Amino acid sequence: MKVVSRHSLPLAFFLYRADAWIVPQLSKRIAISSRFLTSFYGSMSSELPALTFVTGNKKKLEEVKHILSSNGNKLPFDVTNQKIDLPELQGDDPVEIAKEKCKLAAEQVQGPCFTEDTSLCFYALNGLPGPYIKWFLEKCGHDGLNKMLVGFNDNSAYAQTVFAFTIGPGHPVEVFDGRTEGKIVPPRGSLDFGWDPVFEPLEGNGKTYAEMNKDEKKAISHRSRSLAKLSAYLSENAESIAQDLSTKKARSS
Ligand SMILES: O=c1nc[nH]c2c1ncn2[C@H]1C[C@H](O)[C@@H](COP(=O)(O)OP(=O)(O)OP(=O)(O)O)O1
Ligand SMILES: [Mg+2]
Repeated sequence: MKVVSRHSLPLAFFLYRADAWIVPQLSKRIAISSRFLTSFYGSMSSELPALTFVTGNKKKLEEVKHILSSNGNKLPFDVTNQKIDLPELQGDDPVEIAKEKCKLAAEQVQGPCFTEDTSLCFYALNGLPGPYIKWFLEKCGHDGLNKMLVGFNDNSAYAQTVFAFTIGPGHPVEVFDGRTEGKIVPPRGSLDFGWDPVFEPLEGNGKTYAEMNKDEKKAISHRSRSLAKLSAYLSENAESIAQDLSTKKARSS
């Protein structure tokens, strides 16, 4: 088979010359465009609207940071945190509690913010402790939570987080819920975070939340499911939110 034609030599020489000219030109172009893009995105990122996550719970904050950063933090906002212990609201509707919590946070922050409220609901008790889990855990501990189910044949439960977001005081509040089904078991694993040792999710291969590493919990947690919905909402509505914020700013100045 004839591989080298009689035109090959001039063609190779042309390609060599063309290469010698094109490559430096191209790399100049690439350098210019990457400088342009860096300054473009640089100026954009410094102008991203700030969004405050208000919580008094440092483990929640840790998980939220981990979830956002491991998703490449594609949020078109600069997320910061304020540690404010908001009053614990009463009621049995987690969505109403989450909304009220977010309104209180917005009053404190005087700007765009989000909060979350987390419940642990036992089916045998028609959803209790639910939003009251903080007090049940504090007063009764892990053993108490197990003892509450003695005499029932059903130890099934679900964990629920409701994130709530508003652009500021007096503005509507959007809510996003996420759930994980599981069961209440005698405590196993690290005692770092709330009721994690007594909650064994159905999708957890027999581990309690407290026996999982950060990524395992993130993959199935009530918090990451709810946060995924909030993130999607913020990304889809980034332009109109930024617009509302600048109108609000212009009005108040
Ligand atoms: O993934 C979790 N795994 C285990 N325990 C958890 C989790 N998430 C919240 N918890 C605990 C904290 C508190 O005892 C209660 C929720 O109450 P909740 O009012 O939402 O939290 P909080 O008062 O600690 O913080 P915040 O200032 O955001 O209201 O469940
Ligand atoms: Mg709370």
